[in-house]
Order: sequence, then C-alpha cells, then structure tokens
Amino acid sequence: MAARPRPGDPLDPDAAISVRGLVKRYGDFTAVDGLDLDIRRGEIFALLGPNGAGKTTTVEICEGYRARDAGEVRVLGEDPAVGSRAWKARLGIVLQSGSGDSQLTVRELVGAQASYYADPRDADEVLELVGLTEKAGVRAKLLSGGQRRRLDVALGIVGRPTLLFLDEPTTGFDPEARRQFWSLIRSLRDLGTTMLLTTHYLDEAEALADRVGVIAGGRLVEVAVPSALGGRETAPAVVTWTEDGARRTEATATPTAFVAELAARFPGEVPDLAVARPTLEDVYLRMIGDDR
Ligand SMILES: Nc1ncnc2c1ncn2[C@@H]1O[C@H](COP(=O)(O)OP(=O)(O)OP(=O)(O)O)[C@@H](O)[C@H]1O
Repeated sequence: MAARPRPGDPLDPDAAISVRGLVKRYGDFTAVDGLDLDIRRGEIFALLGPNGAGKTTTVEICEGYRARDAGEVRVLGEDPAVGSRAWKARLGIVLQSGSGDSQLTVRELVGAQASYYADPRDADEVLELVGLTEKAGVRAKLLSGGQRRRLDVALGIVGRPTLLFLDEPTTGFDPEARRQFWSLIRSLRDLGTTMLLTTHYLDEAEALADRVGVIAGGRLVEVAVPSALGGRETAPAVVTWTEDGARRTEATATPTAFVAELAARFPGEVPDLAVARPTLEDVYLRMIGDDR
C-alpha cells in the first residue's frame, strides 16, 4: 500500500507526480539530496519535515518554478522544467504567502483568475466552496488572515486543477476555520483532485492525508499511511491506570488481553484507565531526531 520507489526505479507513468534521484543545490549546500517519490492520482499526500528540510524546494521543482540539478521529474506526464501552457493550466498552486493586499474585491480577484483558464469553475461557486460568499464584495486587503488563506485556495482551485499544491495552507487559521478547510480539501478530493500538501501540523496530516512522506535533510526518510508511519500500528500500546493510590503503566503488545485482566481485578471501572499508541507526533519527532 505504502510502497515507495527505490533509487534507480523507472518513473511511474501512471503517477500524478513521479520523482527519481532529485537533487537541488544552492552553491555548496545540497537542499534536496536524491529524492525518489511517487504520488498517485487522486490521493492527498502530505509532505512533513522540519524547517529547511527541502519541502518547498521539492514542491517548487514539481510546479516548474525551480530548476533541478539532477534527477528526473514527471508531473501529470510532463517534465515541469519544460511544462507546456496546457500543462500549467492543469495545476493549482496555493503558495505560502498569497494574494494579500489587493485593492480588488474577492469576487473580482477570483473572476480575474478564472479568465486565465479555458474551463474555469464559476467564481461564485468557488467562493461558496471556500466559505467566502459573504465576503465576495469586500476588498481583499480588508480580509482577516484566515479569510485571505481561503481566498488563496479559491484562486488555486478556480481553474479546476487536476493537481493542487498546498504549501502550509492553514497557518494562522483558528480551529474552526481549520476544520472547515479540511472539509473543503476532502470535498476537492471527492471531485477527483490530487493534492500535495506541506504542513507542520501533524493533526492536519493525520486528518487529511492518504499517505505522508517525512523529509529531513533533503532526503525522504519514510513514506506511509499516517496510521503506520514509523511502525505506529505495531508499536506496543501503553496502558495506564490508578491502583492503590499510584499511577501505574504497562507497555504491552496485547492491550486487549491486558485490559481484560485488569477489568477482572477491579470490581467496577478500572480507575483512570487509558490505552495509548504512539502519536504521529511521537514517531515523527523520533524520525527527524534520528536523521539529525
Ligand atoms: N534560493 C535559495 N538560495 C539558497 N538557499 C536556499 C534557497 N532556497 C532554499 N534554500 C535553502 O534550502 C534549504 C531547504 O529550503 P526549503 O525552503 O525547501 O525548506 P522547507 O522544508 O520548505 O522549510 P520550511 O518548513 O521552513 O518552509 C534551506 O536550508 C534553505 O535555507
């Protein structure tokens, strides 16, 4: 399920994004250091990694915005370094710092962006989708931070992209706006859009991504479904409870059996019973720690 390509494997012609041996240097510094990755059509793929890991560099090479020093890249079947106009029109891009301080209204901006595409989404439909209908007539520069981010997404999807790049899309969102944004992303997936997301929010990756890739020091450390990253699904569970006034802890590979034993020992509820597996954050921090 979470198979990832090995160095030297051929490009995958069916993938939305196929990357082999990608290298990017800035002077003496190697920012991306031999990256192999396939992103399937229709999936949401989250790229995780610490600041400076090489996420934005990788994504911008896939978008055709940066040149690479070595390796092969195919995005929707074309090499981004020489991507055609028709190819570019099939991409949607939501950058880290977006539209911002325009004097134009929200609807004017979305309408203007739509005019670049042969078959755009209806501007009002897009505003509805991102929850900005009530702000359609407001100048973009008067929007709140979270509303601007939604406008960025609106601008990214109005061209009906096959593949959408989202670079840290929910930075600065309040919790409710993040939840709304997540449901927007899920509805785009239901419409068949492939998405490559970078994020520092592990709960966001867990909530949205079909697969996550962890990148550190310009290398891909692991690719997996969120529930299996770093051996999470088979890691021992930690059972905690209170007994004789003290907090007790037991790490076990068979938590169900262990809890059954505990239940037999106590007349009613086992006090303060909890069963926990390592969180995505636990395994992620361990991974990038290992890499360093
Ligand atoms: N134009 C550039 N010139 C020189 N170095 C650069 C340039 N762009 C990026 N770098 C360096 O390459 C490395 C990778 O940067 P990149 O922006 O890809 O990281 P990132 O994983 O997206 O980080 P963040 O999570 O902070 O956005 C960093 O060390 C960065 O300083």
